[in-house]
Amino acid sequence: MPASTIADIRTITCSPGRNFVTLKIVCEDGTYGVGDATLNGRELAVASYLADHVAPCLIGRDAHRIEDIWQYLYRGAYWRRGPVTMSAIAAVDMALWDIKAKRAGMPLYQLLGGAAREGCMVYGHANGETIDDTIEAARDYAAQGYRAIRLQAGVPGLAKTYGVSSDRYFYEPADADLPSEAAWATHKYLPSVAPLFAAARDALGWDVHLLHDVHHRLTPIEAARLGKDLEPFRPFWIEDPVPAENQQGFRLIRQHTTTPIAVGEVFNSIWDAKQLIEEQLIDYIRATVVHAGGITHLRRIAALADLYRIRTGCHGATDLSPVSMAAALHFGLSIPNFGVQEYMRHTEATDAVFPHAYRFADGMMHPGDAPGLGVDIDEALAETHPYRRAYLPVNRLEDGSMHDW
Ligand SMILES: O=C(O)[C@@H](O)[C@@H](O)[C@H](O)[C@H](O)CO
Ligand SMILES: [Mg+2]
Repeated sequence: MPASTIADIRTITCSPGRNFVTLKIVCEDGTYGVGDATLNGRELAVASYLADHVAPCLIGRDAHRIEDIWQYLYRGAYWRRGPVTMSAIAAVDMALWDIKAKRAGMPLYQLLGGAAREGCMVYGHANGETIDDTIEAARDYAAQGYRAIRLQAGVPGLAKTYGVSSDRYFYEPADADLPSEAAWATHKYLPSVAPLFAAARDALGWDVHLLHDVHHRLTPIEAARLGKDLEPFRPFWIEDPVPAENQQGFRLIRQHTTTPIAVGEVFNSIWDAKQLIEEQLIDYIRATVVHAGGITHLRRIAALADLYRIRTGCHGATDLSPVSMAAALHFGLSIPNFGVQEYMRHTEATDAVFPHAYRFADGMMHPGDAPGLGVDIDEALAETHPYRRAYLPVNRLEDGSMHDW
């Protein structure tokens, strides 16, 4: 039996401060690869999809046949796309690329065509209850050498809002074993953003990229209003201005504002973004290796985007494990149209479970030159952190109707 034959597939669910699902594929000769399969709030669905429906199909297959296995899992399930299916396929894909690069004795980015840049510019998350608190956090990130900083502040009149953490560096929104509920009021939020950016430009100047995550909470015309309000402050992007099921809705935003738009962290296939890209309705695509079918599929999305001068801005919150971060950096280093990589630092407990080679320096990250992805999972340590159910919050409007969080 060839050494690259898949002999064992393990799904490891652990919670070093937050839940992660990791796939480990082991070949006949003991070479193994790892893949991230974490879907925040629905982790066990992906773990079961992998253990119960994918693993039995892959034992005995050749780990080198990445594209064939991708097509086999995508077409063979009959039921296509969706975050659970595509996160499972992504984990297999990441693990197989890890194995192939290890066997080749090179870091994955070399196998993907080599480095197209010295490093991947990353952005950090400055947040605070007030504008002053947020600007103080932003100064801290600038002092650390970040060239791009996301700004998220509390909204006067709202008790809680996305992106504002009780901790300067660590943010985990999945904060309860049943969804916590928060109140949302767009008319309170909209007037609060331009003053935040005005204060940031006053404090930080113009040689730093400033970003903001709207987190799906506006209508297209409200997003157009926000984009116009922020134009004087030149944001690097506003992210997820509206829910993106209706890709056509972005035409209305585009008609009113030149503020760049980033969308896609909830996308799981090229079909979610095809119209947005082909009509140039966005400027950055945020789909990730873990939720959009792995490196194999994300390269296709990036290649389509490149035809329209659209760059990547991949999601990188703490619910994407260090395995995803490593894969994202190999991907980002190798493609021509890299834009920026989100980087939310993981806790020390998480970093201990997932030892990795990637490093931050001078506002950029590099995946390192260890063979493969350059990340591993300490299974014994992972076992000491058992899964615990945690859900993302939900938003309701002040009249009680459900809204987007
Ligand atoms: O841009 C971002 O980082 C956010 O949209 C995420 O924090 C998102 O809320 C979480 O990944 C959801 O699990
Ligand atoms: Mg986001």
